Amino acid sequence: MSNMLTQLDRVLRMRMQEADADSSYVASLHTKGLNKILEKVGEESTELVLAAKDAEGKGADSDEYQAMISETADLWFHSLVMLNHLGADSRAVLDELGRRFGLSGLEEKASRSQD
Ligand SMILES: N=c1c2ncn([C@@H]3O[C@H](COP(=O)(O)OP(=O)(O)OP(=O)(O)O)[C@@H](O)[C@H]3O)c2ncn1[C@@H]1O[C@H](COP(=O)(O)O)[C@@H](O)[C@H]1O
Repeated sequence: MSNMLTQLDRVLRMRMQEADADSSYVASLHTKGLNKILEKVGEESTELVLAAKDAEGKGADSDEYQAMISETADLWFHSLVMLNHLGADSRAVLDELGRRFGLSGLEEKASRSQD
């Protein structure tokens, strides 16, 4: 998975730096600016929530399950464009998940409340 994200990072960075908004969707988002990118992230988040509700209790071979996967991909993709726009990429997020790996969310929360 991280290999696909790394490849996508590379393509998205090239589109941001070199592509024309008329021929590249990614370049068109950067040209429109952060507010447009955030609008897409918000839109895709809402679509994912609705798709996930529809997918509840349905099998992996259902249309609803596939729609949930597709909406998740849309959200990940637009989140990567947002990260790129702000000078970050998937590596930073994967590093953060790696840092958290094995640390219980409940233990982490308890350690914060003792501060
Ligand atoms: N993974 C994606 C990807 N996922 C979704 N999308 C596009 O995201 C757009 C917005 O999705 P929506 O569901 O909101 O579609 P819409 O109804 O047309 O929405 P509006 O933008 O018109 O509001 C669609 O045009 C999708 O095709 C993507 N566009 C590009 N990529 C990747 O980015 C690379 C570079 O793309 P270009 O910059 O277009 O060359 C591609 O090779 C892909 O690897």
